[in-house]
Amino acid sequence: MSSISVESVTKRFAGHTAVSNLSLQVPSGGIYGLLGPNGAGKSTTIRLIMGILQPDEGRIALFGAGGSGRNLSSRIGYLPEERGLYKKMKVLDHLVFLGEVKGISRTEARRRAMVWLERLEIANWAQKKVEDLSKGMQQKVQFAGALLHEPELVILDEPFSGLDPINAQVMKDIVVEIAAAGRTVLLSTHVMEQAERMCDRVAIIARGKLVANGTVAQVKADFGGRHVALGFSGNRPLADAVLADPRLIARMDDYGASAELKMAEGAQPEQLLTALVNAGVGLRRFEVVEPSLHAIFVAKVGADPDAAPLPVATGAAA
Ligand SMILES: Nc1ncnc2c1ncn2[C@@H]1O[C@H](COP(=O)(O)OP(=O)(O)OP(=O)(O)O)[C@@H](O)[C@H]1O
Repeated sequence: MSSISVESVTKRFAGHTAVSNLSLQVPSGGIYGLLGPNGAGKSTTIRLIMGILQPDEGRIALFGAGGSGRNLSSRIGYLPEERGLYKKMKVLDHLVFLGEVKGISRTEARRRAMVWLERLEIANWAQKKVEDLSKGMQQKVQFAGALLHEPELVILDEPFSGLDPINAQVMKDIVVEIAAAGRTVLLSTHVMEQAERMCDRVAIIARGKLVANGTVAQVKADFGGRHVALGFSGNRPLADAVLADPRLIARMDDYGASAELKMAEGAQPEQLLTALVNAGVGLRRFEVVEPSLHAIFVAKVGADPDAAPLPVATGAAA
């Protein structure tokens, strides 16, 4: 059974089509990644699923039946993209309030809230006003609020944005635990490396349309081709002529000190290795790899505007 079924959904805003004939099936259990560049329509899709917006065309069903996120909210935990807590409320009171809204008794909501605050390492802030917390801490509070009622479906819109690596790791561990317990997580992100490591299935959308969909392994297999990861240890400029040869290379993501490339049709990785060695290029890595989701994303939707800055190509040791 699908936890979420999106069938041929279109949503327009004043003539702009934010979501265009989109179909997705999010199965029960596991982590489903909704990936796409800025403005792709991820948040709009999530708002449609949550019933905050209504589709102009198409149909959305949750838990195998009709009904939007609005009237099924006790079964869903939702972290919206626009973070919003009542700034003047104390952290613990706020969580208790969110728990009570979802039908948990005050005592139980308080107990669970304290467990979450401990887990998220912000228990010392329980009696502080929300406005006294940093943005990242507020995000953790809101995340806890979305999970307090132990929902079977958790929908997280860019859950890791703005978090430092340590806090992102804490949140990631929790998301993985939720899925390991058999519950369903739908998360949106444009951080491909994270999606690749966490998600069982992904849908890549661009300009409101689906461009790739399936298990991470399927999406990689569909992309096809043979891929090689290179790391340069010296004489990088000597590689340029080899890497510009269309008989060898179909496309390349060049990071300067390293590169990921797709071999041209019919070309063998061994030919590339020979050509590089003959050109006198120093290599610290030469590996036939699966294409990364990042490479697939970039190939399908164009450059990822939020990707980490590329290392500067110096031609020197990596
Ligand atoms: N309420 C609205 N009114 C008008 N246009 C909107 C509205 N909501 C979204 N859009 C437009 O729809 C498109 C998709 O926006 P959406 O927020 O869904 O993208 P996104 O993939 O979540 O992007 P990001 O990663 O930048 O948050 C954008 O062009 C956006 O400007």
